[in-house]
Amino acid sequence: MMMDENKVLNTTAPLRNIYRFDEDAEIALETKDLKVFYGNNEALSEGDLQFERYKITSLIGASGSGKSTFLRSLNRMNDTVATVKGNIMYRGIDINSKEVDVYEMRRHVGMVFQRPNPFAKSIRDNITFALKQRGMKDKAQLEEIVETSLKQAALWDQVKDDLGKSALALSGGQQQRLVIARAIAMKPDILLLDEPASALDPISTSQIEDTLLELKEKYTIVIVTHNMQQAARISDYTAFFHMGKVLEYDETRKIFTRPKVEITNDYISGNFG
Ligand SMILES: Nc1ncnc2c1ncn2[C@@H]1O[C@H](COP(=O)(O)OP(=O)(O)OP(=O)(O)O)[C@@H](O)[C@H]1O
Repeated sequence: MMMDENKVLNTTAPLRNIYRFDEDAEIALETKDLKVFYGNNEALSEGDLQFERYKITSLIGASGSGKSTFLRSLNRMNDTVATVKGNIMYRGIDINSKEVDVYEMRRHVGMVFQRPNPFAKSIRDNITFALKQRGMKDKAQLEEIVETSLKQAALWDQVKDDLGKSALALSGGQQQRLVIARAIAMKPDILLLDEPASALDPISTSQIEDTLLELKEKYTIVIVTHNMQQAARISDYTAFFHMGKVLEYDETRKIFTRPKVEITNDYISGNFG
């Protein structure tokens, strides 16, 4: 059945199947029947989404709607605090299954948090720490990864002469780009970001946005944001979360110009949230 785009739909109906990717679209990550419980409280009841490769997908919605719960489940950050049911399919493997080596999986599905959390180490060591732990010893190779990761995170020019300096001496925006560089150094496929710019000033925010737009050439990006302009500026797709459900999922330009669901429209118009 064709959907009438102007019609306000029944908001309790599952809408996840409305968006149809092109047949040749590569899906980097997909959740199926995902449900998350904190004790008996079902924080996410309908969280089925597909993420297209080399695109940015924003997760938006009011506080408590389940965005972070969803995002954190994607690379098993909720394992110790919640029960996550359902499948998270990555390259044909359900990475939500018990057999999966979570640390190995996180090399492929990296996460950047809201507050920049660099290690109290030098800029260089922030990038090389995990690589060395994994047994990489070759100095030239390590230096090359430091340079490429910092370049990709648009921080290289500012820190290249100071790689031995403490990461804690960097500005908030620079620290966040260092954390992004640290995540990239592991060569992930997918980068998850939980409000990465919400603690930053407008200039740093705009630099992070530029960085993400460049990174999407090589990475699939999923970002939680409260900033509607940010979602509109940088993302290809947007998922609107409401009370633990993905209520609407579509191309970003459609979500922000012609949302199909009234509640989405209310949220992006600033009527609640
Ligand atoms: N560690 C936790 N333990 C218990 N309940 C939690 C926990 N984390 C989140 N919740 C609950 O799960 C629901 C969804 O929260 P979540 O943080 O995912 O929402 P959100 O959309 O990311 O909100 P915000 O925008 O405020 O970060 C809320 O009811 C919240 O209270």
